[in-house]
Amino acid sequence: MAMMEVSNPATGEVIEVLKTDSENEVLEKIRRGHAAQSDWKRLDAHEKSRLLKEWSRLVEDNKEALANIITSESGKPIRESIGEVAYAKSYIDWYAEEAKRIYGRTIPANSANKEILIAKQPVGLAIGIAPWNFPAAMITRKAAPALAAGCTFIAKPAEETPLTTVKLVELALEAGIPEDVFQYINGYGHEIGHLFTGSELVRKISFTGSTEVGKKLIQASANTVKHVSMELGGHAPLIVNADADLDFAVDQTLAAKFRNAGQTCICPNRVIVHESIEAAFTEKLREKVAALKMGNGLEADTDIGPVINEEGYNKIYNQIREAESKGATVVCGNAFDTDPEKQTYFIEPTVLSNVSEDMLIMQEETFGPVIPITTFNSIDRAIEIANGTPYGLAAYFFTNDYRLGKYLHENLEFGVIGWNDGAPSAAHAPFGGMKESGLGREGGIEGIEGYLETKYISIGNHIQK
Ligand SMILES: NC(=O)c1ccc[n+]([C@@H]2O[C@H](COP(=O)([O-])OP(=O)(O)OC[C@H]3O[C@@H](n4cnc5c(N)ncnc54)[C@H](O)[C@@H]3O)[C@@H](O)[C@H]2O)c1
Ligand SMILES: O=CCCC(=O)O
Repeated sequence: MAMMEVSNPATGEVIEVLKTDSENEVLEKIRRGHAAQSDWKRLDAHEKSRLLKEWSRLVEDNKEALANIITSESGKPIRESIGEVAYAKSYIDWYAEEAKRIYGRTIPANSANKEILIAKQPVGLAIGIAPWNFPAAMITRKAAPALAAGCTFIAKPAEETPLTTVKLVELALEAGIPEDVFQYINGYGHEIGHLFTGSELVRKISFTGSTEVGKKLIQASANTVKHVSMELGGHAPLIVNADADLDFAVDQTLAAKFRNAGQTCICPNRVIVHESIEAAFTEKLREKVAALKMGNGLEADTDIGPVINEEGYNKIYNQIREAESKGATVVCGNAFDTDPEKQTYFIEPTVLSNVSEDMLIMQEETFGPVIPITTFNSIDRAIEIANGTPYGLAAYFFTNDYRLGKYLHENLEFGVIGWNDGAPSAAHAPFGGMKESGLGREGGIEGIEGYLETKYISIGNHIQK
């Protein structure tokens, strides 16, 4: 029997040891999820809605417990974990309502004795594979629309953060959602992923994680032509124009960048500032970044927790060192506190200026608490730098000039745009990426579409009078 240790990345302490599902157990869960599909699909929409609302109520009642689990297994500061529980719950609330709004339509036929009906039906058993950085919200953002659409659902949490999923599924079952309708599988993605993609019983894979793994899942899903939704990596630009409200732009940059120690797919990774305001912007940012407190997320005054693991740490460390070697200036931060024995990895929030596009930090996703600043002198140049990446998830810009803002949002190749807004995410909006950042959208009315098939019924031989 294979076991999985879950530890706190801030202290190295083992929190729990979980059994992983064997190959046979994974296949049995898939079989059970598939078998439960026809009853769940038939359950009326108002009852599905009621069950989701009950799940939401239990999440609210258990928000401190859930937040503690999130912080313990991911290292996220507790304030942010409380925020994540509210964010995760907002997806359940939104889709509890959307369950009642899955509408069909009729189309006028080209013949008097015909009628065409359009119906929506659940795609079938869906598997949601989640990353470690938002262990609650990335599960509810998939499970709630799937269940609302009438799909049975299996959650596959990241190996670093399975405990949040265990608790969320327990609460869903306590709410009355049948156990084969909502299950979880515990295991290492690279070992069991082929069981999901290879099964004809799985009709949809919704994945949030790295672009590298997403590409593999798209390829492997092709054999059984599954529905796929892919929320992949990002490398968000943040443009500050000369006319922007500087204090506001600095505060929003700070809030957007240091969510989860910079380990958020929409964290701004490339700050592109008009050359006329660069010195003032950088100084204001330096003051605020230097005041951030790094530490154990379970302590109430912690702003920045550890990065998740050695691999993440090495990537960020190398990006900083390479940028320095190519001429970047360290404005603040650049201190590292690691204990390889406990496997704890802290990186002080860091600001770099004099950054150029040939540096790794401007090219690959960072996923860490580092802000590289570069400059522009024309808006087309800012757009060129921003779009110069295979990623297309989120982009931010700060300007009070309406025409410039319109020009920017029309020309930035990103699925989520924050215009004078460092916190664009919301359950009622369609989150997702362009280019190599993904396929499909989660949230909003688009988020349930990915779990629905469209069927049309052409009815002939109408009674003619
Ligand atoms: N676009 C978004 O909404 C979004 C949100 C959060 C994170 N992310 C991205 O996620 C990445 C960080 O998360 P991560 O390190 O956990 O990513 P990851 O791709 O390594 O792992 C994500 C999940 O995929 C599973 N997995 C790994 N290999 C698999 C395989 N071969 N088959 C099936 N499942 C497999 C893992 O077990 C985990 O549950 C970053 O690139 C980040 O940008 C994107
Ligand atoms: O990192 C991924 C999710 C972030 C968000 O939903 O705002």
